[in-house]
Amino acid sequence: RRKGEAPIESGWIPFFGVAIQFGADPLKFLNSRKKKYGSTFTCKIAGKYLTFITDPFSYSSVIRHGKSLDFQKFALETSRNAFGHVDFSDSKYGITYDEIHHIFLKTLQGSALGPLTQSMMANLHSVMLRDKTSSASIWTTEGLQAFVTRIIFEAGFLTLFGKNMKENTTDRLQSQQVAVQAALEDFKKFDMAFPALVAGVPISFLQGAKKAREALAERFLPMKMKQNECVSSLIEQRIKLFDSSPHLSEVTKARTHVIMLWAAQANTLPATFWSTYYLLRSPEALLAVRKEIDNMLYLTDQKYRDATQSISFTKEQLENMPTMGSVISEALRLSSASIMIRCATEDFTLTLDSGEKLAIRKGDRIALVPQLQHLDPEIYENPLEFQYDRFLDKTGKEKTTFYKNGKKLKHYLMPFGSGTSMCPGRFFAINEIKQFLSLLLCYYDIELLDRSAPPLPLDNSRAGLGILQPKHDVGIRYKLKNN
Ligand code: HEM
Repeated sequence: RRKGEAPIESGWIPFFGVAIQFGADPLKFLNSRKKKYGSTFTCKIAGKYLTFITDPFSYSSVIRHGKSLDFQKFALETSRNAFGHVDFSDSKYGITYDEIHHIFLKTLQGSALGPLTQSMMANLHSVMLRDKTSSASIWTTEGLQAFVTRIIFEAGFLTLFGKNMKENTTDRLQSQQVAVQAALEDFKKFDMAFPALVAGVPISFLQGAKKAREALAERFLPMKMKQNECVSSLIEQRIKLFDSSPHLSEVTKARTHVIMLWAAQANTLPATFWSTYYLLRSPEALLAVRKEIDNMLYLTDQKYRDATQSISFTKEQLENMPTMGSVISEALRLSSASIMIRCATEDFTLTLDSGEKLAIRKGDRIALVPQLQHLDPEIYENPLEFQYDRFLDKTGKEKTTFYKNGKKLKHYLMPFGSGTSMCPGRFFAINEIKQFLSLLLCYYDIELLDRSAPPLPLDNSRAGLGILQPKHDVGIRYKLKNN
């Protein structure tokens, strides 16, 4: 530790440092170090020195230093190890990160979001109502996580990568369902190994995950993708960009689609699960959300009585549903555990909100842990409690004013990160969850088997990587409404 640098804890195990204590319960570890050292401290974790900035008022200062604090280096290293792609930053490929990023913004936001949302709505309809004749009025019992995962994965998969329309309708729908559910099994195997891959374990040590990743890539080989129709503009434009590079093999191109599949699904699946779970547990939330959906149906002159009446909401209508938005924000607040890591590209001084100067060395890693704010009782009263209207103001609109020590916070909810690397799919993700909840409540009777059971615990094994999964699934029963 040099003059001006944060206090350092290196632990007593060579290389690993404090990785074991940190991994056992990251939040408990960080809160205890905050008490010991103050709001800024450095820990050695698995061979790397991470400086944690825990005062949310200092986040803006980190985000403002975009030039000296790079997120791409760490993200690219992680991504290469996990997805096995080439180093796109190598000039021989002729592809820049800016080009890739520009496609995200152009195809996932603004006017592109309308058609993407409509496509998701159509796919959700076809997946959720597929069994409408066979299972109408019969109660089915299943795990909620299994139910949400298979529906969102299939609808999201078809929305991004399109479908092969060559076969006749019945055969096509059936083989498509089988193929996508098989892809889901591979996705789950690969995703389970993700924490180890991010920690730097080579994929050759994780043979099951490697096989699953290659099986996913196999489905996305260019000759197979060419047969698909209704491919999203995001994937179409990425194909065009990667095709423009003369040095990329077919397999590498296919692997770029695995990256997008993972980015689009890995957080959306548990986020949709938690939103649905908390909604089903809370009678007040359910009542308020049903009222909001009924009101939107009335305003848009749509009626529904059963699964034979097709309902649909546009992007603008979904954006005008703040109660559902609040349920989703609250579910994200309780389940998000992402850590934002930035790598210093030069020596510089970071001025914290308190005025304190912090010396940063080239190569240092800075970490922001939004979960510390999400569960801070000074910001959110009874932070472990689900309150469906926490993100609604007195007029029923989205609430955006939160305080700590009487001072207004800019960064009070960050499940999608912040700054230039902020999730470009966030608007689409929120819409997907709203669409799912709307269709679920319109078309299904659904309930938790045991609503009075204590809240599900979080599985911390993915801490740092985004939305946590539940430790185990929870039983539901559901049936399609038939009158
Ligand atoms: C609730 C669901 C989602 C959550 C919580 C989430 C969260 C995140 C987070 C935390 C990051 C990293 C931000 C950072 O480092 O500052 C990220 C990046 C990203 N997300 Fe999402 N995401 C979700 C859904 C989606 C969806 C549906 C898509 C696309 C269809 C998507 C596409 C991406 C992409 C492409 C990146 C990388 C951006 C870049 O490197 O420039 N995400 N997401």
